[in-house]
Amino acid sequence: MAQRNSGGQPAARQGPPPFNPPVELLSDLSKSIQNSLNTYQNAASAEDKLSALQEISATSAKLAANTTPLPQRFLEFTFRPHLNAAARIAIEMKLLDTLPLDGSVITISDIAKACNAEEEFVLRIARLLAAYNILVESESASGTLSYGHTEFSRFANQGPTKAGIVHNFDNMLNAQTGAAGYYFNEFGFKSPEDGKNCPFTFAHGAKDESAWDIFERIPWRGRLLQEAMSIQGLLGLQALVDAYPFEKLTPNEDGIMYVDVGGGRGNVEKEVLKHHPEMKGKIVLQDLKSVLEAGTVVPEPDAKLMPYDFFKEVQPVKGSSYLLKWIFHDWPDNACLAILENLKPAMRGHSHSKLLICDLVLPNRNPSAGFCLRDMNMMTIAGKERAEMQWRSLLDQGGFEIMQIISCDGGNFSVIEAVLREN
Ligand SMILES: C[S@@+](CC[C@H](N)C(=O)[O-])C[C@H]1O[C@@H](n2cnc3c(N)ncnc32)[C@H](O)[C@@H]1O
Repeated sequence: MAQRNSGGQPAARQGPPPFNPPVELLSDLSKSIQNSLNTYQNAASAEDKLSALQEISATSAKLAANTTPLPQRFLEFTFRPHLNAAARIAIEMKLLDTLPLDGSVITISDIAKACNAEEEFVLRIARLLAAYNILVESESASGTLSYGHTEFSRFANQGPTKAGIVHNFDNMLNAQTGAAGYYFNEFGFKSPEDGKNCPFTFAHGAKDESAWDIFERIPWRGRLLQEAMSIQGLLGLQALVDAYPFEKLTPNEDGIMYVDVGGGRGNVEKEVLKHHPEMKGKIVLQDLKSVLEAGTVVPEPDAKLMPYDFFKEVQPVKGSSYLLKWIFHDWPDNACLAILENLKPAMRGHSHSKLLICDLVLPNRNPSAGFCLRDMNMMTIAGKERAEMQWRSLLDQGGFEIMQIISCDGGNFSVIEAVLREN
């Protein structure tokens, strides 16, 4: 019988409830994993294989959640951000660089010597990474601990991935932890609607500045962001360039096939030109002056570099097609509409002119944990990841009609192709 307090209400239970996950539930989850495993084994296409693996991963996560005692789950959850801190430190001390690439292990003492670090410190970082299967740990007969790479740590130690970890930790999480508990309390529990008043700007104590103004004002932060953008080269950019026929776009009267608006250092152009060298000189790469001046990964004249601010100016290249990749997810709806307003005069009267938005298109139900995390990341700077309904409503409001949505790489990249409604 439930205990009652003096007011006759059930007393709040102290401590965790009994932990007895029902065998039927665990058995159903295991069967579901086995079924997906069979699908994976017999899958005819790479896409079917990927989708079966994603099922296995999602159901295994449910199984792990349902088999981890609640206090342990709570501790791992609440301290979990320290895993990211350990990875950030490992990058700073070049710990992963000391590990043999062939997967063999080296001792703590050898890692410490190579990193100019204290052995105990190395142990504390390395064992946490091993506890999360980022490194492997082995113990010799004499009890000496050694660590080695996993496939994941080798991936995480490539230049672009390291840059992604550093940018997400130093720029995004740094702001998020400085603001999450306070910003929404002050400005309301709602999606930020002003790029100049968001958790990122709040954490920086900024007045009348967007995150992008801060990235410009503090160049090392902006550099971290631009370096992190190169991660797309490892994350399926090639699949995007295979999936969308950039080479079939109709050029404008100056021969420009598309303009990459807010294209950063030109990572997309590098990939497009690798596949379609005949497009050299027929692409315009636009971004803020400071970004282009800091260096691009495509040289001029392979792409024409053109400083451009999509809030301040009407699009100067007329009658071409316009790629906006990872732009709209950086901004709230009203800012996206302002960007579209500045595009319209360039597209009006050019029926071949296409708007190509490359962003996530969230599934309406059960988006993956990774997609939800990416959305929270965007909330930091007043942006958001949008579901198809949200894209349709935003573009309709902006006067555009969606012609098709092409998704690739398990939904990591989508191209929304739209045209201007001429009325
Ligand atoms: C998330 S990054 C995406 C870069 C690139 N499109 C890509 O996918 O690799 C956003 C880009 O928008 C640019 N940007 C921000 N504000 C801008 C503005 N007002 N006008 C033009 N570009 C801007 C940034 O400099 C940055 O390169």
